[in-house]
Amino acid sequence: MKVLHNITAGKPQQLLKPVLFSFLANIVSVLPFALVIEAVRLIFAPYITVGAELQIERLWWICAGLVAVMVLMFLSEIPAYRTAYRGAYNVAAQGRAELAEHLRKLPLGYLTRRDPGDLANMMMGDFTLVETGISHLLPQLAGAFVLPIFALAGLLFLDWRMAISMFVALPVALLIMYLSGRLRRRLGADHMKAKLNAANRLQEYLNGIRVMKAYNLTGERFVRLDSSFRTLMKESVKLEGIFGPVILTAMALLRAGLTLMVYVGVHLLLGGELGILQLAVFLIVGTRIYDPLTTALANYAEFRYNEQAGERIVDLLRQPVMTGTTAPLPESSTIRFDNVTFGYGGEPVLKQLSIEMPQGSLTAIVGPSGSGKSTVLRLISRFYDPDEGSVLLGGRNIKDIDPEHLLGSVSVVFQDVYLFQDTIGNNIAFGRPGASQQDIQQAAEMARCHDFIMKLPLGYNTPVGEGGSTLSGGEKQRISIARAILKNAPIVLLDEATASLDPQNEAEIQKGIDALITGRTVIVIAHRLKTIRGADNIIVLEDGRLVEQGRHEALLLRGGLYDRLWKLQQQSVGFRITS
Ligand SMILES: Nc1ncnc2c1ncn2[C@@H]1O[C@H](COP(=O)(O)OP(=O)(O)OP(=O)(O)O)[C@@H](O)[C@H]1O
Repeated sequence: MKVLHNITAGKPQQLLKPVLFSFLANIVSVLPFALVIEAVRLIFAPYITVGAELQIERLWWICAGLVAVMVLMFLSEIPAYRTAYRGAYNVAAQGRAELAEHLRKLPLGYLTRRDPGDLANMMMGDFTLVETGISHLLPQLAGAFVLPIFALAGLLFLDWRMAISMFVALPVALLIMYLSGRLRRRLGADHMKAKLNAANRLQEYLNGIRVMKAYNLTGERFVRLDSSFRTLMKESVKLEGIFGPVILTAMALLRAGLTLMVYVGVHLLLGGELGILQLAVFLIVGTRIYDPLTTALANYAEFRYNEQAGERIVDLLRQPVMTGTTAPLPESSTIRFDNVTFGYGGEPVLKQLSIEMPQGSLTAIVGPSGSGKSTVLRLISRFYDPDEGSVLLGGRNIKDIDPEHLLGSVSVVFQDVYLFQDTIGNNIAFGRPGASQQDIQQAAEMARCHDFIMKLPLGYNTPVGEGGSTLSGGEKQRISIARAILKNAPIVLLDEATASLDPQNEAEIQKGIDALITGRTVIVIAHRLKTIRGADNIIVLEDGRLVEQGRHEALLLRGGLYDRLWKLQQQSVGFRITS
């Protein structure tokens, strides 16, 4: 049962129809044998029974019957084929959507721990293996035994010695098939690992190609990619090299039954214990009976290999998602960290942090690189849950709030803006699905991006490359601000761009940000301290701890870390090329 659960990526009920129809189609395929045997009996009759005549009319009826059976076989294959493919594509389509939904709800930490190509490969490659399992392997496997079972039952009546010699090797072949399935699974695990690793290295190579070109590197990354391809090749050779002979042995053993049956048949015939007609029947059945069984042998092994892909999907679907209530959020959007300790699986990055960001105020978070500023924003967005302590929104622990419901009230403007491969208009509308063109334009005007959008060939309908590759950094920033303005959420989290923008871009972005934050609870990570001189409260972090907080002037007077950072920034007015 577990195997069926895995091969269908957790939906074994989808197998019912394909297997049932394949079974029925295979039952229909037994009929030609019965008719051919009857035809042989009629043809042999005049030679065996003295005075018997060839019954031509009956023979014609059998021919007509064979034609009818062919049509019936064709008709019975249609639903078998249709249900198998529909079932398979349904499982894959639903499964992929379900998995994508599940991934969205998993803690971000789980996703960042996995190799980037891994999940994409699972979505496409693993589901394709599941599809093949449902559309081909299992229905064929189930149908493969129909003809042999019917034949064995019929032939036992005809002559049990012949029937047994025909199938004598079957139990051994089945045992080999079972063991080869286990072997295939074990070898297949290494092969699949190598395949995934190669996919990941390829993804890494493609992602890094720009850097490699820039630094004229051909080296290390390519060596890793090349070595992953070689490992995959070795695993493939190992898999087929060990597995091939096992399957061939099982097939040879099965077919040896035919030789044994002919030997026994001739003996019995010479001894007068078997009629020529019976021998002919056994020979007819014997030449056809092993084909479905040898197909089943190969299919079963492949089935066990593909099952692992389903198992990986099922395992991922079992990963606990972040849950919480979708009850209305508290009126107040004051955010409070209460003794929060958090690490990304290793050393704590935030240490017993207690801070408050009151509703309607602008709180700036500053501190040296790596002090935990972005982590604070990630915990407010509930990308992660704290290890200790709690993050409260309007007095309610956000651990109890459904993450998507919570994010409905939060607009986030990241430093590295991601734009989807879609039109500019749709990229802005992402902030509020279903927004009207007028709303989109209004948000774009407030974010100061309307003018540059109108200069593009198709205006708001201009397509953007994946990740926003066709726009400048400043333009992408402004689009993401427009997106946040359109969302109109009461809480705004802002990770200020570190990259130096030209003065005009900077002024435009500042105006956009002003439009975004007015009247909201704003938490901003400030890399350039001059931009947060007017903040209601400045939280200074160092090594994940709160070291000081207050307004700009007060912090300067204290002469602590903030003052040092401020002085440092005053000295470094920008990069300079000195020679
Ligand atoms: N996904 C992650 N997995 C593991 N460690 C992480 C992860 N993200 C951040 N860290 C680590 O956590 C620490 C705090 O990171 P964080 O991004 O919060 O710092 P920051 O103050 O925002 O830094 P910066 O100013 O350079 O952006 C750093 O040491 C960083 O290496």
